[in-house]
Amino acid sequence: MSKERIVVKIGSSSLTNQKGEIDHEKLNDHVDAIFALRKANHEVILVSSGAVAAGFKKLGYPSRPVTLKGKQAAASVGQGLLIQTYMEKFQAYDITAAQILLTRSDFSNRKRYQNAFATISELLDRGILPIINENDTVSVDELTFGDNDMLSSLVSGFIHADRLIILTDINGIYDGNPRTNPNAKKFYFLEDINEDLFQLADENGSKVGTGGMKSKLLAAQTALYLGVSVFIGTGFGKNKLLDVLDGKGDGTYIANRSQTSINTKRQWIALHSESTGHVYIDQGAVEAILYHGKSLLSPGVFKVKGTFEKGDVVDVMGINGLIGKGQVSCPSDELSDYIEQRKEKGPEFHEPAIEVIHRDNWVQLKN
Ligand SMILES: Nc1ncnc2c1ncn2[C@@H]1O[C@H](COP(=O)(O)OP(=O)(O)O)[C@@H](O)[C@H]1O
Ligand SMILES: N[C@@H](CCC(=O)OP(=O)(O)O)C(=O)O
Repeated sequence: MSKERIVVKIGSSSLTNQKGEIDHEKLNDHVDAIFALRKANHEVILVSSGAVAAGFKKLGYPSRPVTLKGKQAAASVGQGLLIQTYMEKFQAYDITAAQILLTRSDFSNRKRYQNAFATISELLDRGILPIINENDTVSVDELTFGDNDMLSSLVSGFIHADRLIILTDINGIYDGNPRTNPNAKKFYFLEDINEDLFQLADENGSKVGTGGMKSKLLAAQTALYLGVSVFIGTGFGKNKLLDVLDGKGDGTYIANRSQTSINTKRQWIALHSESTGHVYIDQGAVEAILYHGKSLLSPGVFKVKGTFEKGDVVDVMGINGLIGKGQVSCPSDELSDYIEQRKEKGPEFHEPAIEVIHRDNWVQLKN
């Protein structure tokens, strides 16, 4: 078996009980299985939920809190308990773990994104096991990853993982929620996540988790786009993760064979950057960048909206709407000036073309 880089995501329901405590038996089982993966020479990055679910009891809540401040307070207690437990258990296997708490703004800011990448790479190079969670105590509703399923898929693309394993309390994706529909049928293999599947999954999950199967499908869709194959399911015992690699996992395998990985810069442009303006281009330019892999040059641009500097990211609009995003090579005033002069001078305009977006800094978005 060749060495793989694997992101393992564990949901709250697979780590805690409904009373708001860590379930040590479940957690030990995951630690044993991760140890077995590492022993087989694979690299593992753990994305672990469970901070809110492990902490709420200590704050006197009878069930998972629903208010933002309640969740954030519970997470600040629970994250400490969780990481302490992981550290102790991994230490018994001589594995050093590292805690990494991320917010969405760590991804949208290019410098912080690069720093996070460098840190995780350094940890992996030194044989440390990164344990990642969202930094719940400082994340606010509008500025979160949504849930840890999405965080785990973004992390798996970001570090160019071979595979994302999402461990949950159900053994795969069914054509209905098996908790409410006993006749629901399981999918063992999927080649893609299409819109029909979303109709079959509901957002209701366990009492301690968030997002249900819908959020896992969204996460899987993103991971596939980033060139990472996905497994969603469950299992028991120290071989459960090795079994997933062996094709014997208890869950659903999702692998789009045609998908190739996307470099980190393009991932950042496509999924994390915030656009600061719009550039409107004509049909000739649309065809040049979409079908001939060309850079976008100023003669194809007929309108600019917003103010941007060199290095900012803009939305690129074709005649039928948004076609992609790119990091610009020139500021908005230079481009606007070019367009203005071209209009004024007409056939007398002979200025050389300006590069607006280099082909390496361009990503086409799905329409
Ligand atoms: N189509 C479906 N197939 C499988 N499970 C589903 C489906 N639709 C909804 N679910 C629910 O999703 C739950 C898992 O989601 P969740 O509780 O958020 O997990 P986690 O805490 O592991 O992130 C399952 O227990 C199941 O009740
Ligand atoms: N960051 C939150 C996780 C929220 C979440 O997505 O939970 P889950 O659906 O169980 O993966 C926590 O640690 O409680």
